[in-house]
Amino acid sequence: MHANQPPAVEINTPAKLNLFLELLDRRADGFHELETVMVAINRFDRIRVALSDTDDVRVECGWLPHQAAVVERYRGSQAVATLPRSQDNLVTRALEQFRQRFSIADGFRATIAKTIPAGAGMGGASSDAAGALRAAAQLCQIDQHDQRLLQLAGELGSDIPFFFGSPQGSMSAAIATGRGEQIDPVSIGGKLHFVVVHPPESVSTAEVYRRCQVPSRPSSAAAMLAALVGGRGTQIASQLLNRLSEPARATSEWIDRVLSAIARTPVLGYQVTGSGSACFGVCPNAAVASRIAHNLQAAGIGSAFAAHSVCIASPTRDLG
Ligand SMILES: C[C@](O)(CO)[C@H](O)COP(=O)(O)OP(=O)(O)OC[C@H]1O[C@@H](n2ccc(N)nc2=O)[C@H](O)[C@@H]1O
Ligand SMILES: Nc1ncnc2c1ncn2[C@@H]1O[C@H](COP(=O)(O)OP(=O)(O)OP(=O)(O)O)[C@@H](O)[C@H]1O
Repeated sequence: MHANQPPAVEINTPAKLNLFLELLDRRADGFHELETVMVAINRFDRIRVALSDTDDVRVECGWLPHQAAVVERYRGSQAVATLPRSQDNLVTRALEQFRQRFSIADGFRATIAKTIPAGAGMGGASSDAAGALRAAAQLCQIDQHDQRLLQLAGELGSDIPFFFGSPQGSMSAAIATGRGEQIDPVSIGGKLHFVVVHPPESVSTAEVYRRCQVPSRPSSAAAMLAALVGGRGTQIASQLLNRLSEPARATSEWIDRVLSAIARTPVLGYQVTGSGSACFGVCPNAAVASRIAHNLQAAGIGSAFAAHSVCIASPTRDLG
């Protein structure tokens, strides 16, 4: 470490796609019991967390140049979620709660360079918060998989525990139950390829859940889990399901435009991710994914990119 530089840790925080999402029940606290299969993909924010000798938390958050250009292009059209100021950032809340829960006297400074579209159903804020907690734990010599840390993560947001990965080693996909905070890693038979399209309108997760309906006979994720073990794109595509699709489509007209455009491409199957507004198609390989992304990008329905499944990696100690 350089002299006078406070210790710091950096981590690439991935986005997620929901391959399967079924609603099981509406709870008395307003949340929904669900069963969802999530996969981490190679679209990353980068977060750097440093200890500070002041007793507060400050977070800077900005788009990396490529995503800044996308946001700028659509500014003033519909609401593309603006990035929150320090005090409203989920990372600020996560680090403040971490200090309280673990009685940490030092403060934290965090910088987030974002590429994951906000309000897209890709878990950007959750992944940033998980990255912040994991980085803070490493800085304070607390085990990444300490139950108190995972408990805090689940309290802060339903999607956050997924982005901790597995204590048993590399994890790229998991089945999440409860309100999404109970995670069981699942095996996948090979790298999965996708095309992802994010329209120029963000969607509020709370609003989509307000409009959703719990089916009287929920579908099971078992067939999706079996398809993932097999690793064949066609089988995985045939098991896609998202019970939040309908309320998401009712919330943003852009979603139907995006789904229609993806339907005209040779994807194996497609759907909305999470509460939207981003949608994805399952592709047979990387070359097809990038050709379809190129064509969809030209269609004027938002930002399209190719992606593949990735393992959720450990934080790395920064030496400078
Ligand atoms: C749509 C998904 O992204 C799918 O992975 C998640 O279920 C949403 O997870 P999240 O963004 O971490 O959501 P939270 O921050 O916990 O909750 C946001 C809002 O979504 C609703 N919500 C969320 C999760 C859940 N199982 N049931 C709910 O009804 C609640 O109204 C809540 O106020
Ligand atoms: N670090 C952050 N990055 C992005 N958005 C943040 C962050 N912290 C708080 N927010 C707020 O959270 C809202 C939604 O964030 P996010 O991008 O995670 O949505 P999402 O992808 O729909 O999430 P999910 O799939 O978990 O429901 C945004 O409107 C934004 O104002």
